[in-house]
Amino acid sequence: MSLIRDLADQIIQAHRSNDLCIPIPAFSINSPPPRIDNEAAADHYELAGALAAIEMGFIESDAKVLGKAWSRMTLHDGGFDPFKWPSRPEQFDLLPWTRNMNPNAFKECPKRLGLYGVMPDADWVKRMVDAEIPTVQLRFKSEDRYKIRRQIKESVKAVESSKTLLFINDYWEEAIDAEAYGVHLGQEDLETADLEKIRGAGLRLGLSTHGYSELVIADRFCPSYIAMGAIFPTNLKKMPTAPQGLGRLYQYAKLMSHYPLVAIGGIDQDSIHAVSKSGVGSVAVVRAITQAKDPKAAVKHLQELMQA
Ligand SMILES: Cc1ncc(COP(=O)(O)OP(=O)(O)O)c(N)n1
Ligand SMILES: Cc1nc(C(=O)O)sc1CCOP(=O)(O)O
Ligand SMILES: [Mg+2]
Repeated sequence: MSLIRDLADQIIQAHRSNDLCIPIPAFSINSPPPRIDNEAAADHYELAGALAAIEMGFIESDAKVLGKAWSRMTLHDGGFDPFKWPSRPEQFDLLPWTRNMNPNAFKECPKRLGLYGVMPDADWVKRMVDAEIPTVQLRFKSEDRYKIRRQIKESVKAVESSKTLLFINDYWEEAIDAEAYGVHLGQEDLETADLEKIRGAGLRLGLSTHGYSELVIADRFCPSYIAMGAIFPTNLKKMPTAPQGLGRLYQYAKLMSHYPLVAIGGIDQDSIHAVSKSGVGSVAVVRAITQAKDPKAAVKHLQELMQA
């Protein structure tokens, strides 16, 4: 057996039972089998870490990031220990400075945003303010700019003179015009949004991530918070990657603990306590509130479970 195969097997064996493994995604023309690049790798540990990650069900881009982190951890520790797992920012090339020292950092938001309701329209935002939820997002999807502006204005008005913090999903220009507290963007929005404008206007920025490689990308933008999903299956939208599960969430939360963190995706009253225990300061939900018999009571109950 080759050395790399042996090291990879040791990593897989050591972490088999801690919920980091998920089934390997099915390969197709659009999603071809992963390539682990022998030539670019620094050493056996990088190759073994990447190979183990692929077999634990990580997508190719995450496996590459993990391989590098395994190599750096092993070099730094002066030896290979399969029972460890990379979880230090420098192993992942995260920014070496704190937000205070970073001129490009987005405006700070509370480390613990608490229960975070992601709501489909302004009427739901109003209901959340009435329920005294700490953080709410307007996730209104439309092509109609007039409707979008109206929904955002109504939402901003709804949180006025309340303690609820309002983030606007997607429509950053309208959010700036309406002087919202912050915007939430997905990774694909980073290619088109004018981040300078959002930062210059003093709005907070939340960014979505779905694994190690997206966490590393998000860190480059020094956003106000980082959202990590989908933790569990959700039918609210088509997800490009499999649910991450609690094991991975716990590792992501450890690695990114210097950021305000939000967990999202399929979280309900049965799982919210375990999700909070990961160290994230906020848990975002849609259906756990919108499909509850009594949404206001659900907000209260979910907050109690987070703190229990
Ligand atoms: C708190 C939070 N996390 C993640 C998302 C997803 O945002 P995005 O990737 O932009 O996808 P859409 O919500 O636009 O479908 C979110 N909205 N909120
Ligand atoms: C809007 C959204 N974004 C996700 C992500 O992982 O980026 S998961 C998600 C839906 C969350 O809805 P529910 O709480 O009903 O599962
Ligand atoms: Mg979006």
